Amino acid sequence: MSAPCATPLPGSPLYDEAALRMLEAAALAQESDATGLMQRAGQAGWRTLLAHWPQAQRIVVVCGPGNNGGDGYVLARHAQAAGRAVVVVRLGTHASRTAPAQAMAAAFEAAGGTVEAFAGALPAADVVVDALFGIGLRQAPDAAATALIDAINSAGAPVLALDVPSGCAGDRGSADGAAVRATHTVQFLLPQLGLQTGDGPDLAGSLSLDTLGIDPLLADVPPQARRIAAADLGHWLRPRARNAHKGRHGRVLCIGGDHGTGGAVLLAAGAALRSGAGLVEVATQGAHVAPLLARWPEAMVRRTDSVSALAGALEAADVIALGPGLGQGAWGHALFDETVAAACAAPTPLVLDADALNLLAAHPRPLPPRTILTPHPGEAARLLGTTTDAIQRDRPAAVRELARRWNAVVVLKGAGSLVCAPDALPWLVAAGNPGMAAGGMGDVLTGVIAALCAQGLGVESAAACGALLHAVAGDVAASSGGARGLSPLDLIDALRSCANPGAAA
Ligand SMILES: NC(=O)C1=CN([C@@H]2O[C@H](COP(=O)(O)OP(=O)(O)OC[C@H]3O[C@@H](n4cnc5c(N)ncnc54)[C@H](OP(=O)(O)O)[C@@H]3O)[C@@H](O)[C@H]2O)[C@@H](O)CC1
Ligand SMILES: Nc1ncnc2c1ncn2[C@@H]1O[C@H](COP(=O)(O)OP(=O)(O)O)[C@@H](O)[C@H]1O
Ligand SMILES: [K+]
Repeated sequence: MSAPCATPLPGSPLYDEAALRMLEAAALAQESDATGLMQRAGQAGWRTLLAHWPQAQRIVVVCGPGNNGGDGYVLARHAQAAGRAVVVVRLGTHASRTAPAQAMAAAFEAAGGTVEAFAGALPAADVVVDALFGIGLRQAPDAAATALIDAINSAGAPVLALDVPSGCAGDRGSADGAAVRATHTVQFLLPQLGLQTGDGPDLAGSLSLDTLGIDPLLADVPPQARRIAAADLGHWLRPRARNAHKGRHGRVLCIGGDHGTGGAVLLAAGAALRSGAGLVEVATQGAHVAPLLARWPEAMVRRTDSVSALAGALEAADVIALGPGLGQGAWGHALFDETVAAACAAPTPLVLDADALNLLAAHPRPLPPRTILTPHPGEAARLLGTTTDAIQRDRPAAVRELARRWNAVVVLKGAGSLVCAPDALPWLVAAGNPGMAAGGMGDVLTGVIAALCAQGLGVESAAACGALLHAVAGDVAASSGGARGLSPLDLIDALRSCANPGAAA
């Protein structure tokens, strides 16, 4: 694989609440009118509503007590001026609290607008606008706000959320209590990381962004992550040299497949082959040698009933993938000890997945300098000594902490996978689909990442590009036939076309 382009970095930046507040303060300092930004936010919301639901006649705008509610009053005023039947429903327990929001509420009422305190049910609507809470939500919504969120979610109409779906933490991708499930969310000022990982995508629906005209101020705002999508694959996956030979594309050693889980290492090996590894060797239980060779005759398969049979293979490998189907029995444990020690001594890039991660959590030790960990949230919880819920509550913080704690590149899998090297900016993988929530998909990812390491990518690039390539292949595979019933083998079939971006089909 040729070296990736030096500049610019692939993808686009995503931000957290601190960045938004910083930009908001800088933008407000430039405004002569304290309601200027809010006016533009409400207008942007109205334009978005018109673009998605041009025929909507009955519009219910649910306004909260802060500036997010202020945006809602502006939208309501524009909708009413356009001749739509508009009702603002506000939290009965809270009137508008900020001066700009009070001004916008007064302007709506002065224009003849109807404002009702929530009394248990929303009026019938063609579209409900969620302007209850934005980035100012501090803890789980209280009982009154929860009842209103429940009413929005059961209104039976599409929901347009302003800035964030109320209740969802825009930089974490989770909700501590009730949260709106929007059809579409129009973000203001900056795109937020949390709407693209964990529960964020389910709560936000489709996404758009309006920067409210503050683009010149963006350069000074530090991002929280970089978002990579299918179009970014070409940054790493360059065409091969015409003079290429297999020795240049590396030798992957896949270790795993205890009795009963031989398919896992078979999938990892197939994925490595279809992602362009020069040579793939598999070390597995003797019972799995024949089926593996029947499926992938191009692989070299080593009968490894005991750890001594690994001799030679560890030294010959350019990258080692350890874990698919490994188990945590005596066999798996012995292979784990031997392989990690060999990778430390060489040092050889090491990809650890599945039971290799569980063994690592149970028997912690220093890792080789070029190690990639690929935990799903459950494995991540074991590696940090916490719960799966705690990982999912703040995936961006979890992936940074995993990378720091284990001094390794980490792929935190799941919707909106995050990839992070120690003390580096995380990558957000904007691809993948729920069809990939099926056994064996992680084994495929292990093989993909190992193959990219073998072809010369550094560990951070191999992990980021590998997680992206895997997710894009999942999307391509799901595009014919749908997500439900997707098999890891479908994904392996799709890898080759995705691993050659720009090549003629
Ligand atoms: N600043 C600007 O110029 C611009 C800002 N913009 C918009 O403002 C949004 C941010 O506005 P914000 O900071 O006012 O916070 P917001 O999300 O409306 O919520 C705070 C309110 O909710 C209340 N509350 C909090 N937690 C609660 C709970 N658990 N249960 C119940 N209530 C709770 C809280 O109450 P308090 O804490 O005061 O008691 C407070 O009243 C941002 O997302 C964007 O849409 C755009 O117009 C662009 C210009
Ligand atoms: N809802 C989803 N959206 C996007 N990707 C998903 C989703 N669910 C699972 N995946 C991806 O599928 C793979 C599943 O890996 P893992 O849980 O380790 O499966 P297994 O251990 O069965 O191989 C990961 O790469 C993960 O990111
Ligand atoms: K909102």
